[in-house]
Order: sequence, then structure tokens, then C-alpha cells
Amino acid sequence: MEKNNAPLSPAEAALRDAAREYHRAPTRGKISVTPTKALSNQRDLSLAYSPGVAYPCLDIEQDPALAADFTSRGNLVGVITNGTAVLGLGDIGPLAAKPVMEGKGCLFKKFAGIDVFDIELAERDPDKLIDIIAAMEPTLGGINLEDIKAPECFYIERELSKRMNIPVFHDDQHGTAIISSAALLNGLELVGKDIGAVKVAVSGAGAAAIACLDVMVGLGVKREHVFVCDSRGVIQSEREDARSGKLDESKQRYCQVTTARTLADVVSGADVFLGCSAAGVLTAEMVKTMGTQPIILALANPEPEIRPELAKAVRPDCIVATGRSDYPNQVNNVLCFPYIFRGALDCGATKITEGMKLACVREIAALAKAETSDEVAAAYAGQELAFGPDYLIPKPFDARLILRIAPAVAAAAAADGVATRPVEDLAAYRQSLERFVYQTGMFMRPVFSAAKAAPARVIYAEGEDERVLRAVQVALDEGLAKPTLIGRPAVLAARIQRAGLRLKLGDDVAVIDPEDDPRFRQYWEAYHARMKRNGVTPEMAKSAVRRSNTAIGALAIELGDADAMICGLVGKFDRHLEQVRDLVGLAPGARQFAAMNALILDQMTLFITDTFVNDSPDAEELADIAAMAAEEVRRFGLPPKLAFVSHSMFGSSTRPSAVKMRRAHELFSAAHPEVECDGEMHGDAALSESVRQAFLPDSKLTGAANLLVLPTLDAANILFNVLKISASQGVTIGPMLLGAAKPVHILTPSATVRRIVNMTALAVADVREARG
Ligand SMILES: NC(=O)C1=CN([C@@H]2O[C@H](COP(=O)(O)OP(=O)(O)OC[C@H]3O[C@@H](n4cnc5c(N)ncnc54)[C@H](OP(=O)(O)O)[C@@H]3O)[C@@H](O)[C@H]2O)C=CC1
Ligand SMILES: CC(=O)C(=O)O
Ligand SMILES: [Mg+2]
Repeated sequence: MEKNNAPLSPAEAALRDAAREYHRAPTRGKISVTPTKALSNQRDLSLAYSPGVAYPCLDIEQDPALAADFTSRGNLVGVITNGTAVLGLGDIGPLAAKPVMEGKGCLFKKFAGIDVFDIELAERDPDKLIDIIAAMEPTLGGINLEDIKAPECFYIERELSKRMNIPVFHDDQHGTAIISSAALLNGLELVGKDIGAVKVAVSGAGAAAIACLDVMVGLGVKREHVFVCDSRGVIQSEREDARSGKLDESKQRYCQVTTARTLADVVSGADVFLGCSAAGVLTAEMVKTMGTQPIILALANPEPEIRPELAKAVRPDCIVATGRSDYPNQVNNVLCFPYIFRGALDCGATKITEGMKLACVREIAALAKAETSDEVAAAYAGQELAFGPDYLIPKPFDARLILRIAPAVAAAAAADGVATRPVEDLAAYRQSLERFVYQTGMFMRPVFSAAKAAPARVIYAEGEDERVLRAVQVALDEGLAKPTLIGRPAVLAARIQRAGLRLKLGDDVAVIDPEDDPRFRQYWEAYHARMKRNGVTPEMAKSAVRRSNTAIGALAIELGDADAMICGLVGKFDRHLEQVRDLVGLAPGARQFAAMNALILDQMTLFITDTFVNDSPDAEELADIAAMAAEEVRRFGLPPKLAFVSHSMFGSSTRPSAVKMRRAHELFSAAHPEVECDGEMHGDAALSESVRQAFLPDSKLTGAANLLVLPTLDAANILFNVLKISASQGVTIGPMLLGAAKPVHILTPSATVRRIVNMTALAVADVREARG
């Protein structure tokens, strides 16, 4: 990556701006510390702090193992750097490294539920660094060293592992080694080459490269087949530093007696290229000279040693992996570090052993060859996920990573004798890990993937709204949709310019001018044809089409000019619904419209219905609404789990609304026996299995419900808004309109750009689903 003041392409400039905005707003940075206990009265205060806190303190003094029960230490990892080798950006210092460390913290949390303190230390002296980090043992359950440069990192990690009684892991070394080794094993299997016979050319001799090589040699690569370059060329015996004995021991292990001097020399004839160095150092010319079906692991971040398209252009037979998420085969340590720590923390491991690392290699390599689960297929809809040159290793959003790696690591820790709390029942442990699978990180992924696989034509009724224009820009950049804006061209152009957007009217984006469009006649005639038996004259049809952009959008869908519509950013929900009801109508089999909203909260994702349409649906209507809502939940790759919620708990009340909810559950359950559901029940019972089981141990609903069916519109709408406002970090999706004959979503005036983008993706995914 170029430094910030270098000229950037428009796409790179857009990414830079988006990244700055993402880091700055709505809160500064990416991570915060949140209390997990109530602290709302005098008693809480005396428990959380003095005097009550003294008791767990004294208990821990007596028995240090109790710190795992009484504090958050057992789930807390320190991501620690001194900023000397930050991604491929180099020695940018600890302060500038902080966004990366916060980022690692987010990944730990989202993928494995692990809390992180990111700790950036202004200290370069290895011995002092060791002392500082070792002194943090009482605070942390594990240490993830990050972006500390070689060769110091080897010494630092070795000494800390010796001194500390908690897992210490240098992510850039071992995380990278684990993933790249899995990719190498699978790549060699695909090209049918023997690991003992392949020639490996390497760019980089730092933390990542040396660790990768050590594992690869352990797996069978012959050391004499390995040729390594650092920033000064090939590491070989004639080099001045080699002759004078100044070569670090880690490089010395790979020093060769050879006439090769440059990367080009060693790449020639190589079967494998491993790059953990710097952007663009491997040229297309060099790739041309590689052996048959070469495997190229170009892992420098964020810009790899070579872009896959350049390598493929000269060698279509090559297999390429990079550290980036925008190409196939993302070899990135994010596939490993959340899960190896999950397993290590859960069994109280005191070390990360070779056995635990090899367990990760095995699981990751095997996972790429395992049959793809429904969730993964949904998450990466439209992509080829069969083991092959473009699918060497699993994808980061593969939910099975945690389910497979963490138990394998815990088992290996027990086998190696480092587990202080060995996991007794691995099957039960694996099941307990499912709670992490459907959390926020994964949530919109299936919908976006489905949309990207087949971008459909989405029409936006409020095209002139700046939020819509910004969302459309994102939709275009992401390849989510082919947009049509309803709006006056001059106004649209002025607002696009004022917002500094790049979308081009008529080019990227179609336009319907509500004041002057050649299709006007066609549209009002269609309106009239549809409404003439509702007392609408041709003149009234003309005026209705002129007055309502939502009507224009609905007619555009009706006449085949668009596939889906987003509207509702201005005006009342019910006015938009009226147009949709009249002009789009109900889907075959649907008996009413309904609305559902989703909340992505820290601990869970919740869908709530009916938030906007039906005042007080009866039991039959609620059962129908629940069925439509459950279907929509599946669109997110989630198995729906329904709770019909009420003031009543499994018959504790006989008031009409309790009876209604009970009946709604019975009707739904009879029609959809395959879906997990129960009711009527309290809201807490819906989310807590233990509360529910105290009343009904054999409930058909397991774990937490993810879809709450509420008795009335008031209840649903109020619940949704209260949750929305009380969850500071919550993301909301919706309202999703259920029951319409075509994908139409009526948003609300409070919709943000992000919500419009999400709803665009959902509308496109709906189109895809409807087309089958
Ligand atoms: N995809 C992934 O998961 C990961 C990728 N990486 C990437 O690997 C790269 C190195 O990281 P790391 O090992 O932690 O950093 P280090 O600083 O420890 O090592 C960097 C190495 O790259 C060498 N190098 C620098 N420039 C060149 C060049 N032009 N040609 C050949 N070698 C060069 C350095 O040479 P010298 O020894 O002479 O200074 C050094 O050996 C980064 O780009 C990082 O983003 C790292 C970890 C994970
Ligand atoms: C991925 C990573 O840790 C790095 O590039 O440094
Ligand atoms: Mg790193």
C-alpha cells in the first residue's frame, strides 16, 4: 500500500475515505469495554466494589485458580505489539499500529467471543519488552503477540512462553504458518506433487516467513529445496553477513550454498512461492519461469507480492493465495487465532504446544475438503466452494471453523498435558460453541453474497434523498444491484456532485424523471388498468402517478422495468403500503402483508414481527405472519426459532391475548412441524432456555429464540424501538415487508445509509430467491 499522500485510483481513494469514516464514526475507534454486571443500586455497588469485592479477592489469594471463576481473565487476551512490523507497512510505531490491534480485537470477539485488551507498547528493547509483558500475567488469560519484527520476535516469544503460565502465541509466526501450511498441503494434493520433492522460493525472512518454513519443513519440505530472500537478496553462504557470522540464527537455518543471488534466480523452476515480505516483489516475468502448476502464496498485507490476475495472466495453471478477502484463497491468520485461543482458554491451557498448532493445520486442511454446509453455501452464494484451485482453504466466515478447531485444540492441549481444565465432553463442548456461530459478524453475509451473485434491478422511490444516493454508490461499488433512481435528473446530478459521489446517471444508474418521462403514459395506463374498478378514472390515474414516486416504482416493477423497490424514506409507512397493496399486491398464497425488523445485538440476533402492518392480528393471521417471517429468517442462513411471546407463560393466563398466542402457536406448529417453536411464553423465557425449562422441560424450542412473534403491532413496534435505542452498538435491518408479490421494502424516515444498503441487498436476494 502506498503511504497516505501518494496518488490513489478512484476506487482506492473511496476505500481510504470509507475506512477513515468507519474508524471515526459513530464512535471513535472499533472497540470498547462493557460491564457485564448490573450496577444500578447501593447493593450492586457493595457487591461489585467495596466491601463485597473483598471476598473474591481473598478467595483468589487462597486459590489463584478461582480467578477464572471470579474475573473475566479467563476470556481475556492481550493483543500486544511494539509496532515494529505492522502488516506490510513496516515499522510504523506502536501508536500507528493501534487500529490494527483494535481490529484484531474485533475479530477475536466477533469470531470467537473472546475479549481483548489491545496493548501498544513504546518499547523496542526485547528484554524490557519481555519484562513488561510477563508482568501482565495477572491481568490476562492469554497473550497474542502481534506485528513485532524478526528476529527479536523469536526471542521474545520463546522467553515469554518459558516464563508465563498462560498461552503465548505470536500470531504472525504461528497463525500464518498454520494457514499457509494447510494451503500448501491442499495445493500439493491438487497438483499431485510430493512435498519432499518440491522446490520452494521464499521472499521474506521475518517472523511470518521463517515460522511458515519451520512448519513446512516439519511437514516434509526438504530444507535443501528451500531458497530464501530477504531485503538484501538470496540468503547464501557468500553473503557478507553470512561469512562474518552476523546472520541471525533464524536466517542461518535457511542459508544456502548457491550461485543464485536474486529472487528471480530462485523463483526459476520453483514449484512453490511463499511471500511474507512486501508488495509487488514477485513479477509476472518471474512467475513465467516457475515449474508446472506453481503454487503462489503471496501473503504480504494489504498488498500481496503479486496480484492473482497478473500471475494468472502469464501462468493460467498457477494456484494463487493472498492475505486479502477480495480474492479466492484468503490465507490469513484470522482463520486461526480466534479459534486456537478459544480452545486454549476453554481448557485452561498453560501453553500453545506444537500438537495444538498441528491440530489446527489438520482441521483447516480437512475443512476445505469437507462437504459445504448449508450456512456456508448461503454465506458465499454464487461461489464455487468445492475443493479446488480457488478453494484451497476454508473461508473466514465458515462457521465450522470454530466448531472444529476449538475442540481439536482443546483435545490436543489435554493430550500434551497443558490443559488445567481438560474438556471432558468434547461433543457437548462443540455444541456449546454454536452460540458463537450466528452472531453479528456473520449476519448480513449470506444476503450480500446472494445479491452479489446475481445483482438485480432495484428502483429507489426517493432517489433524490442523499442517503439513497450514498447507498446506491455503495451498492454499485459492492456489485449488489443495478439501481434505478426516481428523481429529477438535474437535482440528482447536483446532489451527487455535492456529496462527492462517483455514480454516473444513465451510465451506472438508470433514471425515471417523475416530472417528465417518456414512460409516463404507459405507467398511468397501467395504474388505471389496475385501479379502474376501484373508482379511479384516467385523470385520477395520471394525477396519482404524478404524485407518488412509490406508485411509479411499483408500476416499474409491474411493467418489467425493475425487479425490486426500496421506498418509505419520506412520508408515512401506511401511505406507501397503500400503493404497494394496490399496485404490487400479495404474493400467491399470502393472506396479508406484515413487517419484520431485525436487531443485531452484541449477544444475539433477534427478528421481531409484526412491527408495522397489522394492528391486532388474530391467531390464524399470526400463524401466517409467523410462517412468512420464518421464511425470511432463512434468507439469512439462519434456522428460524420462534417464540410466540405474551404476558402469559404456557397457560398461566386465560386472558384473550394469551389464548390467541397459544392458538397461534398451535396453528403454526401443526403447519410447520419441522420448525423449532413454542408459546405462549414470556419474553425472558423466549431468550433463556433455563427460564423456559423451569416451566416446560420438554419444550420444542432449544436455546434462544431468534424470531419473536408479538400479539399486537403496538407490542412489536415498541419492543423493537426500545431494544434499538438501548443497544448502543446494535445494527437494525428493516422493516422487511412480508407477503408482497414482488420484493418491495418500505423503510422509515429514520433509515441510515447502511440500512438502505442492507435492504437493497435483501431485496436483491429476494429476487434471486423468487427466481429460484
Ligand atoms: N497473510 C497473513 O496472514 C500474514 C501476512 N503477513 C505479511 O507478511 C509480511 C511480513 O510480515 P512479518 O514477517 O511479520 O514482518 P517482519 O518485519 O518480521 O519481516 C519482514 C521480512 O520481509 C523482508 N523484506 C522486506 N522487504 C523485502 C523485499 N523487498 N524483498 C524481500 N524481502 C523483503 C524483510 O527483510 P530483512 O530481514 O532483510 O529486513 C524481512 O525478512 C507483511 O507484509 C505481513 O503483512 C504477516 C503475517 C500474517
Ligand atoms: C494478517 C497479519 O497479521 C499481518 O498481515 O500482519
Ligand atoms: Mg500481523
